[in-house]
Amino acid sequence: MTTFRIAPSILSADFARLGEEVRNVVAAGADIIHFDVMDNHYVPNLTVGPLVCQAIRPHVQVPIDVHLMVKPVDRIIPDFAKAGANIITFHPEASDHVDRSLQLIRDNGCKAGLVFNPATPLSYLDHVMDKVDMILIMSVNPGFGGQSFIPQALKKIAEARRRIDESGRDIMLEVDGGIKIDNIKAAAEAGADTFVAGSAIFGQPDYKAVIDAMRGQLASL
Ligand SMILES: O=C(CO)[C@H](O)[C@H](O)COP(=O)(O)O
Repeated sequence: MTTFRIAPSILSADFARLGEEVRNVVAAGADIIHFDVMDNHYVPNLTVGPLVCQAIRPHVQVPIDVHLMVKPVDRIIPDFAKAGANIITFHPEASDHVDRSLQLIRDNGCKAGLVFNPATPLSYLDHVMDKVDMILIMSVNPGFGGQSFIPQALKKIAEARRRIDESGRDIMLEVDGGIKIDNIKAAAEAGADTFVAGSAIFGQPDYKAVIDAMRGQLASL
């Protein structure tokens, strides 16, 4: 049986009350905190860095999944590991040496992952599958919360699932962008097991109601 994980993205949280927000969303049933890092260079938006990751770390016991939308990648990895990240993912086109960046994440004690934008080919996985603990399929172009799910992502999730099954390894398959109660099942049926949701959860007053409804959609799978 598949273990499904709900990973609220803090991008849509109230940053003035971030500690309380992450505590509340974990109390509501979140399995992972998804931490979006944007640098106004690789993506046209600017968010938060290791200091903020360190600040929320004592508030939650669940894994913190750091999604680096930054270029260059390597010099910030040890800082996030020290700040309490458990999983660090990056975009392969933002790294000059993908294999080295994956190894660096693992050497710093974290699980490592690659992120694929809608137009980024999965062939980046061809020679590094043994160093990947998570594959993140973007179902929007990165940079902003609240965008609509791009349906072509479903085919890519299915292809990533095929590669994971073929590898025989336990690799998390995460989807990020426009995930809502009404499309989470389609993403799961395509093969995703970990679901990032920002505006769908933090945009509603009752986080538990949304997370429960998402789990309800997955219950029959
Ligand atoms: O990485 C991201 C954007 O680059 C966000 O995590 C993502 O878009 C989640 O927000 P929403 O659920 O509102 O689409």
